[in-house]
Amino acid sequence: MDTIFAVSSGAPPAAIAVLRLSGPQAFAAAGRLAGTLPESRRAGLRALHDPVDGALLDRALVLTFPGPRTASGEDLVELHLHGGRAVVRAVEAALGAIAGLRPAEPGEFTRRALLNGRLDLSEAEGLGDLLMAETEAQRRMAVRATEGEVRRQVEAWAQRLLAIAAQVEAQLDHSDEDDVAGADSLGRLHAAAGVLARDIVSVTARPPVERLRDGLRVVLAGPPNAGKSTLLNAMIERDAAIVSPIAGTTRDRIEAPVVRGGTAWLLIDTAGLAEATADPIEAIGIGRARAALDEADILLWLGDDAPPPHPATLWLHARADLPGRAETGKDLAVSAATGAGIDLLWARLERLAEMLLPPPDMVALNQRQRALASDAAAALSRAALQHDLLLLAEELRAARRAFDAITGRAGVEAMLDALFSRFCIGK
Ligand SMILES: Nc1nc2c(c(=O)[nH]1)N(C=O)[C@@H](CNc1ccc(C(=O)N[C@@H](CCC(=O)O)C(=O)O)cc1)CN2
Ligand SMILES: Nc1nc2c(ncn2[C@@H]2O[C@H](COP(=O)(O)OP(=O)(O)OP(=O)(O)O)[C@@H](O)[C@H]2O)c(=O)[nH]1
Ligand SMILES: [Mg+2]
Repeated sequence: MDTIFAVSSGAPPAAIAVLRLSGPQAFAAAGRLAGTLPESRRAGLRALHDPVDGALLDRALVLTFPGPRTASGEDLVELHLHGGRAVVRAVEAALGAIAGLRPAEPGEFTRRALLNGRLDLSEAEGLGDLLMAETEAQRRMAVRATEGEVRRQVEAWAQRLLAIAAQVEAQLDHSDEDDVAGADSLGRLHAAAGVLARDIVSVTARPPVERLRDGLRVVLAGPPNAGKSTLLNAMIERDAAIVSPIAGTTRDRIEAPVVRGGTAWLLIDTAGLAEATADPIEAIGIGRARAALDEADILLWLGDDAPPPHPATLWLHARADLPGRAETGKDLAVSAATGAGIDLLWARLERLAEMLLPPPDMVALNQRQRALASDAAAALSRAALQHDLLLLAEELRAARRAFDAITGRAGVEAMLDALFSRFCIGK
């Protein structure tokens, strides 16, 4: 196993740069630069010298953390350097010249932590989200994942699955030659599998954490010249999109990320949905606008005709300062010209966000975890209808594999292996 090193504290220049080394040679390599190392988990000030020519590189705080109880699960050293670019570069060069040491790949410290069982995959995913978190809501959700909230939820499901599998085992023990269970006990098995499937679906039905992470996608759409781009600019209080009286001004979709009310939003302006156009570029834009409609979490519809079907639409009476257009059936009047209705629009969006974002105090899954949990629920639903015990057991096994994939854990099939080891070959 290589020993890896990298600056963990962000791009220099900075006041201090924390360079971490992880791996079997971490202590020896740090010793080559620092001489005697401080007592474990205690900071010590050391002159760092180039092992090749003895030149002084920096005077730094050095910490050593003996594995496996470290962030990476390996021997780990931290050099708290002066954060100048050349200082960091010189120390990295000195480390890179030591055989068996190399710069770390992105995420490699965490990858090793995962490998060493210091955290599971859902916690590592949470850590990734935590590093990217920009809003309070994102930080809160991510920190709970890093603390094992998703792992514990999956473990609880896996425990219940295990109990069902144990009942299958008991049934197999009692049914002598054939695999047919008693009707009562089979009914109980089916009920337990069905209840577990429904409990899983109640969690997978919640909005995915990506909505929180990437921002709620609010698409502004409608016919040409409806005032979409002007409204976008008014909502974010800057001129992100070109505005003009010419119909068909916007062609590309324009994405404007904005944080508002503690929520991350991605506002998307689109080309006006003209009935027909002779302009091939506008036609491409219209195609993109239609694609954006499919991805919208919320649709802001600026047409006078009824909006296209979408689960969350606000139908806006845009350019409300201009007289002569009917307002019937619309949700809200706004005018980018006077500013009327813009705050109200944001308030309506924030209320919709409460329904579309994962609830702040319940476990929420990301799309990868959701897909796997849905696989598990589907397998359990099939199990709940299965009368052949061996096929039922096979569905339970599939559910178990899905749970294991969520947490990234392997080789936990001991119980199921024991179960199936008694089966006839060829069954
Ligand atoms: N300087 C520095 N700050 C940092 C980190 C780091 O690696 N270095 N972290 C990097 O992610 C985070 C803290 N994560 C850590 C996770 C585990 C251990 C650790 O040594 N755990 C041992 C002992 C805990 C203890 O002292 O009681 C253990 O869990 O057994 C250290 C840091 C954030 N701040
Ligand atoms: N009076 C008034 N004029 C507006 C308002 N909003 C937009 N306009 C005008 O309406 C025209 C079209 O506005 P845009 O924002 O470019 O319309 P759009 O829907 O983005 O148009 P396309 O990109 O061509 O589809 C421009 O001349 C704007 O100045 C408004 O609230 N009040
Ligand atoms: Mg436009």
